[in-house]
Amino acid sequence: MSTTFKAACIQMTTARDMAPNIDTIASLTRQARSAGADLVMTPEVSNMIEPDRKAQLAKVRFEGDDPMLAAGRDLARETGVWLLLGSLAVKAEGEERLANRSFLLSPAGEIVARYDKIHMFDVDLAGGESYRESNRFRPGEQAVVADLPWGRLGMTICYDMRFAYLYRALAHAGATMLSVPAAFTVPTGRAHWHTLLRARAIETGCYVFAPAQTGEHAEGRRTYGHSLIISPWGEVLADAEEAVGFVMAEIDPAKVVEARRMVPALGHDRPFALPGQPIARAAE
Ligand SMILES: O=C(O)CNC(=O)[C@H](CS)NC(=O)CCC(=O)C(=O)O
Repeated sequence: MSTTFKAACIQMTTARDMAPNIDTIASLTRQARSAGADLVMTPEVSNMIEPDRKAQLAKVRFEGDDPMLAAGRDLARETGVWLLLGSLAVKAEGEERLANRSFLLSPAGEIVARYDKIHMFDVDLAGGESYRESNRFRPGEQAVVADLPWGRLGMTICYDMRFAYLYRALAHAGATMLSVPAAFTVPTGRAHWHTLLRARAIETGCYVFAPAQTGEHAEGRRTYGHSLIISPWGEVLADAEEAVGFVMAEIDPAKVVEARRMVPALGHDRPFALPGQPIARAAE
């Protein structure tokens, strides 16, 4: 009854200037489409990873002027593919800080959904790596689901994956697939990446698509790679390891129904009280 389709995750090493990054997504999207992909997804901040704040502010555009968004719309139309630009760093109206924004593009090249990353990576890692994402980016406040021909996509970005209740809320809002484009650090990737993403798939009974940045970027910043496609039962269907390229898997919406029938936990939310507090309803 349900139709299967092919989803591809592009894995890339985004450079500080946009032009080579556009070439990379164009070439890999065409390759993935030729290999049969119906939905192609790119990592977080596909358009630029620019460590220098001033340099980044000089390069970023409002979305209407962003060259990668324009190229992505042409590419979706040219190849007839659904294209998720996992995120672009873009200027935000009426704000000094940027938006870390995911765009879902239809095969007609239309922008059908946008999502601004909600959770900001403000973290000091043991190895001396330090990030203050909220200095540059304004956090979003709106959760987003978007309808694809094969089901409903819950759109998230990277560090969001650590906030399980967001994913549960998206699943309760009808999501059957979750996108988690990322630019993960190497130490946190080694320790947490596969486990967290498999957990999000298992607890929601959703497919998880996680296209990732990989390798060494400007000024020695390194990202973990391992773009993943995970089934609603928690099986890793594809892992891109560390190479630039893409991975692809066949997606069967019936597997969502099957996983949720085996373990119907998504329908078993219960209200509860914390000590000394009134009873609260976590989800409907
Ligand atoms: O900086 C940019 O240009 C765009 N933003 C990112 O790359 C963000 C913030 S630094 N990276 C993450 O959220 C990694 C999360 C992570 O690694 C974890 O949760 O362990």
